[in-house]
Amino acid sequence: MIRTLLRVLGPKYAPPVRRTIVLMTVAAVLEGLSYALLVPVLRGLFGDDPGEARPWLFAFGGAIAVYAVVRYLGDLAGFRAGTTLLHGMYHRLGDHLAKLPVGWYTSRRVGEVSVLASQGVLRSMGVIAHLLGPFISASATPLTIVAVILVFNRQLGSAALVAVPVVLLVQAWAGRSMASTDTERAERDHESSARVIEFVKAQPVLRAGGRTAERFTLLDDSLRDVERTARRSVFSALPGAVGLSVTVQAVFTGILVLGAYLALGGSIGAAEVLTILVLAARCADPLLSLAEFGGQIRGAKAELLRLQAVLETEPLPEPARPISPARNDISFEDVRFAHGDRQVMDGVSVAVPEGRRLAVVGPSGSGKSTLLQLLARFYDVDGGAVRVGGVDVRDIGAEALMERFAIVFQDVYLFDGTIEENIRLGRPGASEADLREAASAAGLDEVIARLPGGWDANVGEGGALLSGGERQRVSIARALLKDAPIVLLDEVTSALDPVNEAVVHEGIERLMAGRTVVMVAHRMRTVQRADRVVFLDRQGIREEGTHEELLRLGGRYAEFWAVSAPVG
Ligand SMILES: Nc1ncnc2c1ncn2[C@@H]1O[C@H](COP(=O)(O)OP(=O)(O)OP(=O)(O)O)[C@@H](O)[C@H]1O
Repeated sequence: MIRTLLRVLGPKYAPPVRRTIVLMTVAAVLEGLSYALLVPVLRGLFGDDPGEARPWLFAFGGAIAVYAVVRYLGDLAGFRAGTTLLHGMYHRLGDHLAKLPVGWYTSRRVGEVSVLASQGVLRSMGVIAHLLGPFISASATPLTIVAVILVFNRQLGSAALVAVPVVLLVQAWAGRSMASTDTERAERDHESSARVIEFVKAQPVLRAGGRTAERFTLLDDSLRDVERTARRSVFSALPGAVGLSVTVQAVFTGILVLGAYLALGGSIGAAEVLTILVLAARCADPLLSLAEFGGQIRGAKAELLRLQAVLETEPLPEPARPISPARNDISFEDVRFAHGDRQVMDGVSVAVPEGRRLAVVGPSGSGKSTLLQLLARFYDVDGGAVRVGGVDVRDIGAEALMERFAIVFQDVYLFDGTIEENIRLGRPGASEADLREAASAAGLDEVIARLPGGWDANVGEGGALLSGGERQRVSIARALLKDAPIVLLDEVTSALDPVNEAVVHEGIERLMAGRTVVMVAHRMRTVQRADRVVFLDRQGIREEGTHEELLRLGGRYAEFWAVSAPVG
């Protein structure tokens, strides 16, 4: 577990973990040794002169005090190492998630990653802070006690020593029987947590579907699975837990019988027998709890492996020597791309000269959004190439590529902050004047004037406190402020009312001015602003030309507008 942890986080986290392990092991051994002092204490107390026990009592007290200090230092080191690892893991996860291709983030993954980033990270890192100490103590203290018994009485010590591998074997068997259902149980737990998030997020959809009283079947099924696996895991763990408990009790009884036999034979005093029994009893509890710790550690390890799987997901490869394109024209050359089994593009070729506008039109599912996503490298193509200024987007480098694009999507996500903070995301270092100008050009002045708090008004999570049109204006202001040479638009006005649409159109017009533009269009009015139009269907590009040319052609495009009219 620790090795996996350090492999995931890197060797620089090894020293605090090593220090914790050393301190905790020393504390556990000291605890065992301090118990050894009970032998002379009890021997003195039961002997002819109980006063002889006094110095040993002081020694016992001193040893316990030293143990307490080392244990405190060990726990503190564990807590500190746990916190450091926690930060390390959050940073590592955050950095990695920021590098993963945007296309990786399906809604299911978002649920899984949320659960992993909250419960998973805490659980796997909690091992160092909360489990390592008790685990080491439960292993090292009994071993030290066995050594102490061996020193005082070879026969009893040998009996205890023989018991060690037996207990270990039974413990391993108990652990295995619990582990058999651990993985399945953890997976079901994860799935149900992700379903709960989905259930909460899907409330509007469920209500709109009239499912207020009825429960969410997917969540119900998943919770039923959790219950089923929990029951199975209890049953599979039972023989192991009972077996371990019986073995530990049997060992204890064996030592008791042997002690009594030796005492009756006169080869050992009553004080020694009593002490050894106290010591043996002291071993029983930690040994029994070992199985429980094992389960918790296995659970944490499973979380860690899940984290490792995310961290090992390859980001899109970055070029060794990034090339910066000198121009901003765009070309798709014989592009092939599949979403899983679904071939979305097969041999798509289209070019947009610098400063020109291309509109992409087509039925739903024809791959219009995918075209934009391939351009912004949310995914890599399976064949062919997408180029900006003649350079393959794979050779430009993710950050430099994104700097070239201003993207406005239909669904706008705003962060829970002020309007100003949300616009500033476009260019964090922008001057106040540029910020105001972008906001005005996007038609935000009247929105800001209307909102209580103006510029400082909070937009709520996801921009929930703004209307769809207002959110759209913020995203246009963001794009204007970014001032990137290429603009990608995924039909931004189709869900807006006429007043909002007019304002947003005006903002979009300013955004497009003088830039290379690729826009997915659902409305005639949007298409009419393009220099060139491609009509896409599931077979690829069907028609290409200007709006008028394609209408005159009387083909699929003309047919499309005939059924879509009078929109636009
Ligand atoms: N993340 C994904 N995983 C699997 N398949 C996907 C994914 N995204 C899109 N697809 C599939 O790829 C195809 C093209 O999707 P795309 O969103 O590009 O179409 P579109 O033309 O933009 O559609 P619309 O006009 O409805 O937005 C569709 O069949 C869709 O089901």
